[in-house]
Amino acid sequence: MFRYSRRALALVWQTSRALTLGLAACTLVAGVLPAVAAWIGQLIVDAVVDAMAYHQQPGAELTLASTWPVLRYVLAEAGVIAAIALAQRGLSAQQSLLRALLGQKVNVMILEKAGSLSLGQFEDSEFYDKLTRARREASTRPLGLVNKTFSLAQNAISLVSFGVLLVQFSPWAILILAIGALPVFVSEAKFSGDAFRLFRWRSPQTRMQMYLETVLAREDSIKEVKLFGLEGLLLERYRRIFQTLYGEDRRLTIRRETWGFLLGMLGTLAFYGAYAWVVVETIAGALTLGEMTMYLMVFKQGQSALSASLTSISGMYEDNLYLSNLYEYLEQPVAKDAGKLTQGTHPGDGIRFEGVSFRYPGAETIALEDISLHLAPGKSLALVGANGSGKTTLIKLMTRLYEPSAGRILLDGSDLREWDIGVLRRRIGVIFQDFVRYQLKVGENLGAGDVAAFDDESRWQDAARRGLADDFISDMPAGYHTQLGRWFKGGQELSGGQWQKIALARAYMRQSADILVLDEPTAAMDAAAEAAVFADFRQHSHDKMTILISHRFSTVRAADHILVIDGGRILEQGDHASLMAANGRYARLFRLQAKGYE
Ligand SMILES: Nc1ncnc2c1ncn2[C@@H]1O[C@H](COP(=O)(O)OP(=O)(O)OP(=O)(O)O)[C@@H](O)[C@H]1O
Repeated sequence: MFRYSRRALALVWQTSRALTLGLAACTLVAGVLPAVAAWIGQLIVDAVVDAMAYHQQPGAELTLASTWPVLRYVLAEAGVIAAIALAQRGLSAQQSLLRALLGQKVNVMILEKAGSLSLGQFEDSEFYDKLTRARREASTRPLGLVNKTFSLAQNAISLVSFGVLLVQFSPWAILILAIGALPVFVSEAKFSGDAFRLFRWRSPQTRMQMYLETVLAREDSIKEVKLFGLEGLLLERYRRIFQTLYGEDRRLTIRRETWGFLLGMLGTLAFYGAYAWVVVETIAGALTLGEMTMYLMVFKQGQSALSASLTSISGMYEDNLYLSNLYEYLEQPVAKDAGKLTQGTHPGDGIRFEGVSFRYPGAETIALEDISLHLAPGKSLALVGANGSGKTTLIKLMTRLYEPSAGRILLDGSDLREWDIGVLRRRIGVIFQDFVRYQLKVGENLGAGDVAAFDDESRWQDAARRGLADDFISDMPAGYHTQLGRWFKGGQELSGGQWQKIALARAYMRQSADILVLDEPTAAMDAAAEAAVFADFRQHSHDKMTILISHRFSTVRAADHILVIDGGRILEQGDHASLMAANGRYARLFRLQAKGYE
């Protein structure tokens, strides 16, 4: 139950010491004062009884002086009640401030961690799930746990202080009450633990449910869902998952509440036994009327403190669940980047793959096998191969998004692993097939290619010109400052080809890069645009290394070196003329495509 309370508390402490101390102080005050109020209640009743006896004497007059011994207690009780109200307001004010601060702190922690993770970790479904869950509830859960812990503490303080009052009556009464209340506490804790395990265990199903929600209600999928009429089918699957989960929930809830009721009755029984005892003792004259009033108040408030504690406990498991997930995510080990090189041992040597093989984490088949190649500055390389042959994987290795399982990749004579990752990445400009469509301004979509020039308008324009995007950008309502995408007000959606021009221009933003990688950069462009892109590309990349992936042989044929990949291995290589002369796979595919145009 309390596994994560300490950590949640530490988190709150780091977020704001003043607010945490304030919260603790208010909790203490709000915990102790109810007992003080009950005690003053006793003094009032006893003082009233005394005053009544006095006023029944002949000649006694009702004056302020004669009632003051009672009124001062009434005043004191009013003061205590006001202090309780103040403490409770203080609690809720500080909680709402802390909620905002803590939500922000946890979100920043989550996002900072996300920046230090590897691509492989993001592709691990369980891990990714942890990340999304951590993010979704970051603003409420940690404080929820702290609040419940504090509320439990407050009620515990109340119960202890009621105990202090009750001990004058009889220590046995306390023992009876404690023994009566214990079973329901234990059962509540046990079922909370069960619920915790149940929720953790079924997280894949919950994830599928969430995914279905996304598919059914997101603009980017709804188009296809509607046209294929998938709503019914997906909704049915969504319902089925719910039914299974609901069955388990129902069983647990019924067991939990039944036991809670039965064991709670035990507590109530003990409680009313002690209650009856107090009443009998008063009748027998062993207790004053004031004492009886106090004990009855203590019993009433003790009962509500007890049920509030049980509510806190039963709510705590969900918060614990959240925090266990959050900490597992935050404690995910991150590979330390040891590379320091800013220059290779053979500057100007270019890129070399030496016997590189790679298998995706958890995959059965190998994605690349024994790849060796050399690309010198000023040269262009084209990768050709069927879908899934490993072309994009090769790029991912070269950009160090993954590391080879065997063999090594060298840049200017030094292993990529020895390079400073920042320096290495600055040398590479890349657009992937699945480039990002940022829901930002057009200009910022270009600026993303070079952080140093993120806001530089003249650089945006240069890059747009080279990416053939300047024409349609200048036609947009606010030019380079037009918002893109549909998420924000006034956002403009682009066509597939226009987005691709934006992505290409983004790659051109990276002026310092001497390695340019284009993974199917023109697949969505019209033929004229594609021809223009490559004419420009050839003209401007004479001193750079360029790698091009394309299924169009008309663009591939101009490359200095062509690599035909099949099933992760190099099948053929050479320039266009030599591959045609060899009359192998390349020549066959080239002719096939050419024939389509005849
Ligand atoms: N993140 C990944 N995790 C596991 N396996 C992957 C991952 N990405 C790709 N693969 C597998 O690796 C192989 C090579 O994929 P890759 O994306 O490199 O192909 P490609 O040649 O670029 O294909 P395409 O022409 O369709 O873009 C495929 O069999 C694919 O299933």
